[in-house]
Amino acid sequence: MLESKITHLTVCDVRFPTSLEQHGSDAMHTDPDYSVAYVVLETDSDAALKGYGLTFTVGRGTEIVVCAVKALSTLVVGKTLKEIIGDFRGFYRLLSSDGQMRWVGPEKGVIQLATAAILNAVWDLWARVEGKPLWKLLVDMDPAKLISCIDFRYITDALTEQEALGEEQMLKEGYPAYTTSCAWLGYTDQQLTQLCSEALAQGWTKFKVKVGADLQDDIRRCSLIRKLIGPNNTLMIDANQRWDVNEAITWVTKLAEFHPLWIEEPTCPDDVLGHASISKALAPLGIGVATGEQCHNRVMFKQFLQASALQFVQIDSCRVGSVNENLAIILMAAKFNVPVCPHAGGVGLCELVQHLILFDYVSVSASLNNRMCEYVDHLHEHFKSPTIIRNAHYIPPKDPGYSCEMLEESVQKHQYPQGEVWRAIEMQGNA
Ligand SMILES: C[C@H](O)[C@@H](O)[C@@H](O)[C@H](O)C(=O)O
Ligand SMILES: [Mg+2]
Repeated sequence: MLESKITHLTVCDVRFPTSLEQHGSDAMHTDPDYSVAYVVLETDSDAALKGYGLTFTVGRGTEIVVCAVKALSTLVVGKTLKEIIGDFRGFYRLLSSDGQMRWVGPEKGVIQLATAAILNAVWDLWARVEGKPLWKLLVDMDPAKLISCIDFRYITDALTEQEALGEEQMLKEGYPAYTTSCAWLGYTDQQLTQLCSEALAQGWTKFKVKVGADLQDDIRRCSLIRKLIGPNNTLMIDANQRWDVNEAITWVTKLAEFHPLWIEEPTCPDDVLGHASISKALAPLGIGVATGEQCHNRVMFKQFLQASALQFVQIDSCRVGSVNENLAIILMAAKFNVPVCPHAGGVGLCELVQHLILFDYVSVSASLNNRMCEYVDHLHEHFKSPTIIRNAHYIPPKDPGYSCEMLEESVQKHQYPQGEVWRAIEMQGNA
């Protein structure tokens, strides 16, 4: 089936009206409608083999990502899977460095999100052909083959191909998770209390709270949640880029009494040296800096690591160039001895990133020290193989592929603007 040729690429604009109930709200994204650009690769295989991929976006931005996927599709259609994986690094470069398309990146923003959606579908297709879940495909892969998927351009001063090969290791199961679903910024104290109590009863021990809009609110919310979870459970805070550098230091210092493990995205995600200053100032308080959900590419991660600007690497399955680029980031994090704690949630991000974090544990870090993967309990019901969480742990997926496939009915209903969910919302608006 490796000979199968990719005959069509379709991409849909799929949106969920999550902003109606403030799910996903934070200090900068006050009305997020969780959305995906959803890619399906069709092949000429007898078995009607397809690859499914996506990238996470928020509402109106999806339209632009869909256009970018269409613009890149000519580079994919007509290729066989064998050709692609025979030189995956070359194929990655073809997409990320196309002479005309790279101008609107390069390797960042909308074009990188589109690249991620397409490559996620290719990885899904490959894993399905092998009859394995993606994480298993990765951990079983010959290290040399794995390394041949990574584009080392711009990062050889931090990690070379030779070093990467030496960092392969071994196996385990059930990956610790933390929850963000209890404390979105737009939730009331009552909601927060109820959700947090329910989560504790389900066995959750690590909780993330949105902060950054109003200091008094943050103090009240953090104090409330710390009281609910007690002194021994873990608390993280997330400001979604709200502050300037000095403001971040002052603000977080005022929240230090609640003992957060990390402050996430304290300032502009591009400001490497700013994050380094924040890291330095907060280290004596025992608070680390976490970032990555809006980090453009491996080069940015390299600089964050080189500058000791983060203490937790938050890879994202849909922001950078898919598995290929995330392999580079995971290996660099290992070299710099910084734990990877992925960003997830959104639409499908938990489904996808669980494969990468299992790979990190089995084959790279072999450690759970200060390591955990985000879990957000929204929208899993739209996936064919949703994540399985047991006692606050991700249970390794078994179905072949990259867990990207959505239910056809969900895609139909939520297509924007013609799906029935959006037509109903429009009618209510007009009434
Ligand atoms: C708009 C989104 O919900 C973000 O707030 C979310 O990705 C968040 O930063 C997170 O860490 O989960
Ligand atoms: Mg975040």
